[in-house]
Amino acid sequence: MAAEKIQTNNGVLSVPNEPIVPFIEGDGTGPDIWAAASRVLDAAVEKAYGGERKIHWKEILAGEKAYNQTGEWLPAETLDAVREYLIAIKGPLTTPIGGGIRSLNVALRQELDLYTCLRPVRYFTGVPSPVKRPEDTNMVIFRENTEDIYAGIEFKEGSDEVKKLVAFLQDELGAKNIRFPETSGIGVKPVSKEGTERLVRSAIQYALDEGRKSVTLVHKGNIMKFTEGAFKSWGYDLAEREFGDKVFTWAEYDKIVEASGREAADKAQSEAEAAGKIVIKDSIADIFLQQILTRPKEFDVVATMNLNGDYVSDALAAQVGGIGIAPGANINYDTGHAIFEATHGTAPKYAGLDKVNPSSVLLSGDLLLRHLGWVEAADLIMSSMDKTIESKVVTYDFARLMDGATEVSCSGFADELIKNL
Ligand SMILES: NC(=O)C1=CN([C@@H]2O[C@H](COP(=O)(O)OP(=O)(O)OC[C@H]3O[C@@H](n4cnc5c(N)ncnc54)[C@H](OP(=O)(O)O)[C@@H]3O)[C@@H](O)[C@H]2O)C=CC1
Ligand SMILES: O=C(O)CCC(=O)C(=O)O
Ligand SMILES: [Mg+2]
Repeated sequence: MAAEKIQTNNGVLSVPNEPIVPFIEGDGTGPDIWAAASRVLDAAVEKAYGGERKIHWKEILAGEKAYNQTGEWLPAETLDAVREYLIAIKGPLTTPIGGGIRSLNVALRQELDLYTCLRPVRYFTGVPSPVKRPEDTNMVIFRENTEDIYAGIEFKEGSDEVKKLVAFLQDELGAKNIRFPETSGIGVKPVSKEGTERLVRSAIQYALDEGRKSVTLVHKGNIMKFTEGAFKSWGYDLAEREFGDKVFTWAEYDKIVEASGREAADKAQSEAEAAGKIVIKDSIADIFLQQILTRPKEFDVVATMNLNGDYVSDALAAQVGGIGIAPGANINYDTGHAIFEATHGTAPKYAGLDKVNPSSVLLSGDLLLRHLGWVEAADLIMSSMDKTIESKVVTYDFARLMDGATEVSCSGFADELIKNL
């Protein structure tokens, strides 16, 4: 059978038995983790389908490898390939701090309009964790992926752009009470109704499809009223308008409190929950970061803006054993385009040492397989992860926190996973 493209028909993926899936190897530890993870993915597909199905990996370039080979960090052919083949997977790409190129990871999300960054956070039994009951953390982050201060609209201290912006803010927009020393750099934070609605819609739809109990809108809307505050209001409005009979929102709860008191509102929420409705609630970002540690069971699907989502992703990953085991996917649910990638970065100090944990990129591959509907292969990976971790054969990140563990290399961990498939 020949390798074929994945296509989409009226929003439904059409996946051949031998799909072509582009991959970006990534910088730093990228080559190590991709080599290990792709071997496990191939072995799981082979075992699940006995040779009937097979992924044809097609390398596309980005980052240092692209620059060395083509003189460009993100060649147009790479973007075209993802447009053409729909689904891709990538390793991490380096972004220099304080200067140099802007993030290629962010550029990929923006260029392909991959507006949802989906990051599931779940615990594998036996993984060392800094919290007492890591199994209580089971959340899925929906991070808006194209807007916010993270989009990169920034102007450097001392530049003409900053001088013009400050003059505009002071003279035309009345921003008189704020310090603007000459040394100010300025960033701009766009958050739109459309951007919020498509992200929140995807989070609620996911919660419905996956039988989740709640969606929490995480924001700092008390301080940033027209960006983060608007995110909250637009999110509630969308939930009530598009999912009215399937959800119960805290905005509705507040209205019932006003009309009939708290007892009536509590009763309405209990009845909605008993009827299987999804509760749409919100939390201010600072207290949210405390409560995911102290009351993790109260949170399920989490929808938030780009920067909050970035911070929350790494914080939640720590609760279930760290960034070595944190997968993700960047998805446009309207066009069907998706790039799967780990939450972590290039971990440069470990580059080329065959040392780090390949699980984040492997579990991103697990998400990819589920996205294709290849659930049997994905389930094999999950059971092998459980078995391997239970046997305490792990990479350095877990071994340093586990009593009686056998530390193996990145590739050694892949060997062990393949053995346990
Ligand atoms: N999507 C992407 O491509 C991303 C790219 N980046 C980029 O990566 C670069 C480095 O960023 P940095 O802030 O250091 O964050 P990293 O996530 O790369 O690494 C931070 C630390 O996390 C741990 N870690 C990372 N990956 C693994 C793994 N696979 N297994 C086990 N532990 C792991 C290591 O901890 P320890 O030291 O404790 O062993 C490592 O030192 C930057 O250029 C950044 O911009 C960052 C995030 C995402
Ligand atoms: O693009 C980068 O370098 C960092 C991205 C990041 O931290 C993330 O998406 O979680
Ligand atoms: Mg991050």
